[in-house]
Amino acid sequence: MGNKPFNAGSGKSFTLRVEMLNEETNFVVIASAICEHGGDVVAIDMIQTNVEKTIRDITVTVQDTVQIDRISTSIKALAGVQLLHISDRTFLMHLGGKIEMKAKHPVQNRDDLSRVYTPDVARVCMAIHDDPRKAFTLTMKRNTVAVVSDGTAVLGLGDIGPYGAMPVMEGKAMLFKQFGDVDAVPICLDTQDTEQIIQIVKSIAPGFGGINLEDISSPRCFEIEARLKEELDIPVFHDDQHGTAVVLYAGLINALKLVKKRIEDVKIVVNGIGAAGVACSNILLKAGCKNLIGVDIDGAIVRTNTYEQDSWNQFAQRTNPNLESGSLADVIKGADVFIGLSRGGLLKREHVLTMAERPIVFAMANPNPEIAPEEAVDIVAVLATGRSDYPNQINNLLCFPGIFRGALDCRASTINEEMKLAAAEAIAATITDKERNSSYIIPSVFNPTVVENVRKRVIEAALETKVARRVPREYRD
Ligand SMILES: NC(=O)c1ccc[n+]([C@@H]2O[C@H](COP(=O)([O-])OP(=O)(O)OC[C@H]3O[C@@H](n4cnc5c(N)ncnc54)[C@H](O)[C@@H]3O)[C@@H](O)[C@H]2O)c1
Ligand SMILES: O=C(O)C[C@H](O)C(=O)O
Ligand SMILES: [Mg+2]
Repeated sequence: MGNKPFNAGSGKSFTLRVEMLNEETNFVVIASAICEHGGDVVAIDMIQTNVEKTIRDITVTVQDTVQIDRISTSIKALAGVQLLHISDRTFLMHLGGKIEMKAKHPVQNRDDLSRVYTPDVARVCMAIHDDPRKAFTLTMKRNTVAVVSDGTAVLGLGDIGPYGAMPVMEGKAMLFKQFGDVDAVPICLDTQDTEQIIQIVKSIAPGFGGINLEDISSPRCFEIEARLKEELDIPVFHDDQHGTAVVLYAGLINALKLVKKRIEDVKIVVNGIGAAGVACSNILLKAGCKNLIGVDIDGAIVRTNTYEQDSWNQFAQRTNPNLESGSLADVIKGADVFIGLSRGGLLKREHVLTMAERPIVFAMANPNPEIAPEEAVDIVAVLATGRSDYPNQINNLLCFPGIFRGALDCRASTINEEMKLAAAEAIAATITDKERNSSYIIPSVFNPTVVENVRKRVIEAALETKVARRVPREYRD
């Protein structure tokens, strides 16, 4: 990436409704006040005008919300100008929620009513009762996934509870639909009890073709997923673990090609051995990494210690062959790859300076990465974050729509390791040798071929491993 300018974040967008007395002031005065405090005017809409006054909506982007406070104070102080209100466009997009349910057929008369509802619906109910597999053809189960969270590990914000988690789960449902044409229902549970969560998900499963667990903190997420996988006959996929692992591995395949290093030879430090950290480490070990060191809140995880969290004891057995101990600052020395799945701001520029030559930094904590790209871009070979407003977005969005699309299309009973590896390879292969560069190691989520490539590879892997319960038409002889 060298010294090339790094594309800064896209900023936050606000719309200011401003009334101006035409005789006393003009638009240039307002535009200057905005620019002076670092705002960019991106749109101007005339709302109302007459000889006396003009009302305009001025849409402004800023990098930091402090700037909008300064802009508003400065506009309020101008003679002949009134700031009528400010709307935050992100909040506007959330008004009343982001998704809704839609009927597939209108119900216009008694005849329609008797078919979609009682009495005729009873025949459909009995057909399913006689053969439960028909739930896949005669109900929304075929195309519907539950996005289930308890709000305990929402992005990198931590335990913000089920109400706070809802905008993320609605967002996931929105993206499932847009990218994979999967109908997804956000379900936020007001309990953190492992057993209760398992029982609730089992109880709602009849209506769903898959369960996407989201933002459930570790170590509870491991047991919840393992038990549900065992006890349900539909795919159960903890997105923060496996979706992240799939996309991370895809990105690393391409980043390592760029720096001409092999996964077998590199030292990888993973910061944050929670849900995502464990799963990402597992996929990298499976892919051949021999020297992977995990770091969590008390420093490097090493098998000479015993941990309260059993997931860390198991992790320690598979990692850190040279028994390196100490803090992140200690073990990052000489590392070729840093993977952050912890919290914002934990990686410092001084740490990166001690890494091996041509280091790769994947700072994937959301919404704030372990290191701000601006702080490290000039000293790394490849830098990626989980965010959509920087290049190289390593985000599970590249995986979950396609992997579930494939799983639903072949009615898979589970999403197994082979299907995950196939998904990772499909994502990595979307970028050709010619296209690959330090700002392009992973395709955009808007790349129209990604979901289809992932879907196909996932179906093929499901058919090969015999977990598909339906052969999609395109695969029938
Ligand atoms: N980019 C992506 O696609 C993606 C996907 C999943 C998770 N994430 C991000 O990864 C982070 C972790 O998510 P998760 O679901 O695994 O949560 P989690 O709660 O299961 O794990 C977080 C881990 O970070 C550890 N941690 C906290 N402070 C630390 C510190 N100072 N040093 C080292 N470790 C520390 C915690 O102890 C915990 O083990 C979040 O920021 C989340 O947004 C990103
Ligand atoms: O939600 C995201 O953007 C990615 C991921 O699932 C996370 O928890 O951070
Ligand atoms: Mg998540």
